Order: sequence, then structure tokens, then C-alpha cells
Amino acid sequence: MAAEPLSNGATHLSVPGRYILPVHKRPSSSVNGKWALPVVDLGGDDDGTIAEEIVRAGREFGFFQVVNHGVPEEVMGAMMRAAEEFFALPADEKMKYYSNDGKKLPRFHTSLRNGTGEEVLYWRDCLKLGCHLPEWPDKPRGLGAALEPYTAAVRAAARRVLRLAAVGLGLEEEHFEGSLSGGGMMNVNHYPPCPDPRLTLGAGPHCDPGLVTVLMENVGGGLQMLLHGDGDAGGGGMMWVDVDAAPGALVVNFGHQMEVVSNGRLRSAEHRAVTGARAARTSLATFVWPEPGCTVAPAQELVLAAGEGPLYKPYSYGEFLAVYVAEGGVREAVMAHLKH
Ligand SMILES: O=C(O)CCC(=O)C(=O)O
Ligand SMILES: [Fe+2]
Repeated sequence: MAAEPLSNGATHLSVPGRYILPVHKRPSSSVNGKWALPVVDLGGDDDGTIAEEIVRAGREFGFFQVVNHGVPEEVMGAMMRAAEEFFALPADEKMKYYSNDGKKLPRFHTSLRNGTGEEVLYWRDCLKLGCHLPEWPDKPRGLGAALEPYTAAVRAAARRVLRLAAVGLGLEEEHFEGSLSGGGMMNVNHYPPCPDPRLTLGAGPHCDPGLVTVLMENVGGGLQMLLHGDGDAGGGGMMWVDVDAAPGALVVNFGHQMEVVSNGRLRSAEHRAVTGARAARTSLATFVWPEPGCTVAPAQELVLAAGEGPLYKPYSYGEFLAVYVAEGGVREAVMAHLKH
């Protein structure tokens, strides 16, 4: 049965049964710890040091925050306001874009697939946007005007991160340029207040499909990542920790393609979104990923340098996306298709 988007007006005094997770998947059954999300200052003038910091954070966590990222505050603000306004539109305006077709942009949906083939629904509505006309809705009116400068500035910041990551890995600075990073889109996620956040998730555990994701949120608190205890910060085992960024900072995480191209040196971090009882939270995830026909494979230089052999087989990004969607983004299931 198709699910009604949460932002379409119904007020929920308790969590409807279709959203209640089985006990072992609830966020309350996991440990939340305090940790500090590494800060990378993209405005620094010593690129060698910044590159090292990116690779260190990427190796240990796959997550960091960037400051002096070059996305103007007013551009971020205008984009967030337009995103919030979309979810406040009357239901019939939003439902013009409601679809299960994963290839359609713009596309409005709820949970992962509007309930189709989903045992439990996630407490989230989502607007998927492309970066080119006509891949966004005509309402709210300011959306297109906000999206273009925001996307351009965020993609420029992502490009700087990718160039620095390449340097830090010992690759040519341009390794990720061209068709390897020529594609992408945006998830505008909206999580209305939930009557009982202990029973639900806004987004289930997943790794992002692309190379790098840049995230902006209107209210802190919601994004969590799986921290592996094998790094400096952990004491063994794994735990879910809150990913909190400073005001004005952007959160950056690596996706599956970065783990593959770096032959496992950089981590594509598993993350999820928990829900909150009070404020509605909106987050914008801008994904930078390969063009569909692009062949993705571990960088030869890394494979040869370590004499370790490639950990992953070459594939086309279009093929990968089909696998990713079929596996619901679940890390180990997706990785099993890619490994040698
Ligand atoms: O809302 C968030 O913080 C996370 C969203 C997310 O993981 C995604 O859109 O891929
Ligand atoms: Fe994600």
C-alpha cells in the first residue's frame, strides 16, 4: 500500500504501527557515545597538511566537517529556506512529484520507496533534485534561484576535497576529475517531529553510493555514524555516535566509490538518521558521483604501490547503482558485489 508522506498534514499523537521498528533495529538498542568530528579547514594555505588531515579522517572515520569551505552563508540560508518551504506546501503541490520511479527528477517520496516492498517505514519524506533544469519543482518560487548557486558552490568545495584527497593518497591531483565525479544529485530530507523517537529511524544504516557527500542541516542532532573501535578513538567494537558539526560548517563523508578507488584506504562510513520529538529537521545531502557509463576501479598506483592487488573488481557506475538500489544501500550486501 502506498504510504502517505508525513509532511502532508496528518498529526500523529503516537507512532503508527507501520513505522515501528523491530526491537533489534531500534536506535535505543545501540550505544551512543561522545566523540569529536574532525575539523578540516579548507581555507588554509598549506595544501599538504590539509590533504593529510583529510586522508587521516577518511581512513579512520570516513566523516569530517569542513570550515572555510567557500559556500557563502547567505547561499546556504537561501537554499535551506527554499527546502523548508517545499515541505510546507499543500499536499497536492508536493504530490505532483510523488513517484516510485528512481530515475525521475525531481521526485518526492516518503521513507525509501513510498512503502513499496518495505516492511517498516522510515520517518522521513524526501525530495530528490538534479542540478540542471528542469530537475526541480516550480514551487516554492525561489527554489531554482537558490539551488543553482548552492549546488555550484558545494560542488566546488567537494572538488577541492577530492583534489586534496587525491594528493593525500599519493595520486595525481586530477585523479577524481572528469567522468569519475561528473554526476550527482541531491536528497532534501525532511524529518517531522516524531511522537516516540525510540521506536523509529529517519534513515536506516547505509553508506552513500558516490565518491563524496556534502551535508547541510537546519537543526543539529539526527545524523549518526558507526564508529569502528579499531581506530585511535575507539576501544574495540562498534558504536553509533552523533555527528555534530559546528554552526556554518558542512559535514563531508565518503561513499562506496571512494572506498573502491582508494583500494580500501578511505572508509565509506555507515550512517543513519534518528528522529527527534520536538523540531522538524531538514537536511540536504549533495552527492558527487561518477557518470553512469564511467568505469570505476581501484587506482592502479595504489594497487601497485602496496603490491596488495586490487580489493575490488572494475564495474560501470550505472551497474553499481542498480545493485545499490536492489540492496537498499546496506553496506555489507553492496560490498559483497564489488569485492574480488
Ligand atoms: O539526514 C541526514 O543527516 C542523513 C541523510 C542521508 O544519509 C542521506 O540522504 O543519504
Ligand atoms: Fe546518507
